Order: sequence, then C-alpha cells, then structure tokens
Amino acid sequence: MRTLNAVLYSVILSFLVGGAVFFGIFSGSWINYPLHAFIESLGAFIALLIAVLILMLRIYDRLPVRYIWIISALVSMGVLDGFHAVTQEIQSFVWLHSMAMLSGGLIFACIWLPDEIARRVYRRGLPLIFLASMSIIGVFALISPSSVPVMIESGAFTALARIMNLAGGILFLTAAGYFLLQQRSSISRDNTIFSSHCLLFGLSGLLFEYSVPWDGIWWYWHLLRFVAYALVLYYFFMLSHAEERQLHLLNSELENRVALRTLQLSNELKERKRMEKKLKHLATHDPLTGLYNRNELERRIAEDLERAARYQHPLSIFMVDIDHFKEINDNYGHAGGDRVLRSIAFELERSLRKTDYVARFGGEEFLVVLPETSLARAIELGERLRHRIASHEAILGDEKVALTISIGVASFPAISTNWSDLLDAADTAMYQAKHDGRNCLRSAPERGGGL
Ligand SMILES: Nc1nc2c(ncn2[C@@H]2O[C@H](COP(=O)(O)OP(=O)(O)OP(=O)(O)O)[C@@H](O)[C@H]2O)c(=O)[nH]1
Repeated sequence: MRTLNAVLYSVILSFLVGGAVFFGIFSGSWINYPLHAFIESLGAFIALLIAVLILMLRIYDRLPVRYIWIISALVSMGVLDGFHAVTQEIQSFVWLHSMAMLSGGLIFACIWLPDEIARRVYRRGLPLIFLASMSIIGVFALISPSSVPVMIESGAFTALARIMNLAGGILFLTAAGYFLLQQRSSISRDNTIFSSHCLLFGLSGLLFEYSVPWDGIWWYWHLLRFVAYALVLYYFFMLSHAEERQLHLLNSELENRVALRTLQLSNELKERKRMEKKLKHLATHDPLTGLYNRNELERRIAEDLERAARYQHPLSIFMVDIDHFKEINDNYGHAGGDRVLRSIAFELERSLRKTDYVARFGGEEFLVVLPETSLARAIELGERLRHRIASHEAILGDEKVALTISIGVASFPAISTNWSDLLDAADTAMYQAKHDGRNCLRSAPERGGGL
C-alpha cells in the first residue's frame, strides 16, 4: 500500500509539473470539445462514483458524520459537471462549470460546521436533495441557455464567472485547511486525501482567474480537477479493498473463535459427563473397594427378587465376613486392614459369574448375590469361594497373612421370599459359621427343615 502510494504520488507530481510546464509555454488556444467533454464527464462520473462508493461500502458508518458534506459536494459537482460536459452552448457551459465550483466549494467548506448540523442534514437526506436540485439547475441550463447569466463576453470570462470560480476556489482552500488541521491529530489518511483534493480544486479555482477558454492555463486547471478526482477515487478504491480484506480477516477470526468455543464447549460437555459419571459411581459404589455400596445393592436385589418371583426362579445370597479382622487392624494398622478389604473384594469379584455381583455390606462384611442359583448350588459355590480365600494370602509389608472367611447362605424361595427375612437368615447363618469355629459356611434352615 505504501509503495503503491509512493508510485501514485510520483505519477501525479510528474503529471502536474509536466502539465504546468507544457501549458505555461503553450500560449495559443486549443478548442477541443470532445476532449473537454471526455475529461469533464469522466470527472463527473468519478465524483458520483466516489459518493456512491462511500455510501455503498458504508464507509460512512465509520467516518465522522460531517463526511455527509463530502458526499453532498461530490454529488453536486458530479451532476453539474455532467451537464457541463454535454453542453456546447458557451454561456451554459461556463455557468454550469462555475456553479459546480461554487457549490462544490461551498458544500465542502461546510465541513467546518458542527456535527449536530451535519447529523440533522444527514437525517433529511442531504445528498438526495442536492442531486435533485443540481439536476434541475442542469436541465434548466440545457433547455433554456438564454436564461443563464452572462458568463463570457468577447472571448473572456465575465466578472461573475471569475467571482464564482474565485469564491469556489477560496472555499475549497478553506475546506483544505480543515483537512490539513485534522491531519495533525488523526491517523486516518482520509484527511491527507481530501486536503490534496481540495487544494487541487482550490488551485483550479484561482487559476480560472488567469485563464481564457481553451488556453493553456484553462486546460491545466482542468487537468488539476481531473487529478483531484482520480486521487479520491483511487483512495476509496484502495479503502474498499482494505475493507474487504479486513472483513475477510474478521470473518476468519470469527470462524476461529467459533471453532475454539465449540471445542471448549465440547470439552466442557465431556468434562461434565465425566463428572456426572464419577458422581454416579460415587453414589453407587464403595470408595474403598470399588464394590457396589449398600444402596445400590438394595436397588438391584429388589429388581432381581421381583424377577425371580415372577419367573419362579431361585436366587441365593452369601453374607461373607472376614475372620478375626480386628486382629489384622491391630497388627498391621488401619491401612493394612484396608488393603486386606480390597484384596478380599478383588478375590470375591473374580470368583463370581457374570450375572453375580458383590457389595460391601458393612465394615468387613460383603454380600454376594447369585441370581438363578439354588441353595444346593450356592452351597457348592460358597465352599469353593471359602477354599479360595483360605488358600489366598494377603501381603502386608514383608509378611504374608493368611485370611479366612465365614459365609452364611440363604436362598429364595427355599428359605424366604422376602428380602429382609432372607438377609436376616444369611446373617444368622454367618454368625452360626463364626460360632462353629469360623472359616466355614452355614446355610439358613430351609422352610420346613433342611440344612
Ligand atoms: N481397616 C478397616 N477396618 C475396618 C473398616 N470397617 C470396619 N473395620 C474394622 O473391622 C473390625 C471388625 O471387628 P469385629 O467386628 O470385632 O470382628 P472380627 O475381628 O473380624 O472378628 P470376627 O468377625 O468375629 O471374626 C473392627 O476393628 C473395625 O474397626 C474399614 O473400612 N477399614
């Protein structure tokens, strides 16, 4: 952008210097309506284009409200210069140009007015008002050239024409002063561009004073105006590209942010699910052994007993209690006792079938549920379990500690059809096993006799 600017300014400068030298030494006059029409209509087109560009790109939204004067001035000049380009009637020709200079300078100079006034005129659609009124002036000058003031007499501009251009030029220079002052306190390059634009226009207004139609100076100030338009067009064209680029950058930044937020949300969701799972696990499991806790046991057993009752299937339970556990705590400390609890829990779990489950019922008591298992089969399995634990040794520090368990068995429906009775029966049987010397299994008596 900076290099482009340097190139552009060098081209403009060489154009201006070259033009000044050429038209300074060119003393004759060169009447060329088509070339003039081309320059003026192109200038008019550019002026309108810039105004539309500013409005359409909504650059205005981000510019101070007083830029409404710039848009209005460009609209007025564009319309009047457009009519000026197409007329060959000499009075209308000069009149329209002088009107464009005066109105352009006047409206541009309004840039000095406070924002409040700019806001008010903006709300009333000032550019449209100027578009309409300048079009009326243009049409009127075209269809009734005799009604326009005399602007040229005996091949020279009249005082009115010169005053209009001089006033327009001075007003442009006044506006240039505003932009130059702003330039010091603002980083926006708009001020640089518009100060150059107004300076060139101001200069063209002053040079009008020294020119006669079609002479060298006359062509030269036309060139100045054209360059002034081209400069602003170039600037807004670059700005629109910069806007697009910025928009593109903003879009990708937004997309990145959305992607990041989506990722964060999905991570938060995962974390939340993980926490929910953890909480659920904590609510249903014993933290020390990882087995089901008593609540979960009771929820499950209720379902299993209901199913067993509905299909008339057997179900057995073991009440398992570690023998002389207090001694382990006493000898190896609470941590040693905990380790034993975990190792018994592990052994119990690994001895069961998939459909069986085990819960920590109390301190060193476990409850094993064996769905679809008759009392006889449960006794068989219980014995196997007891043997397994008895042959298992827990390692506590450097020592191997022999462990035994006492088991109380109760079955549905052989012993009871009610959960709390079944539980009591298993508990009683387990105490019977303790009483009988521990490391053994006892079964609650079957309804109407039995083991
Ligand atoms: N380390 C540990 N000890 C526990 C835990 N819960 C209960 N206990 C201990 O388990 C011991 C149970 O002892 P008792 O009920 O007297 O039974 P016991 O020593 O196993 O004797 P019998 O059951 O008659 O063979 C107590 O000392 C409790 O403090 C626990 O979570 N961790």
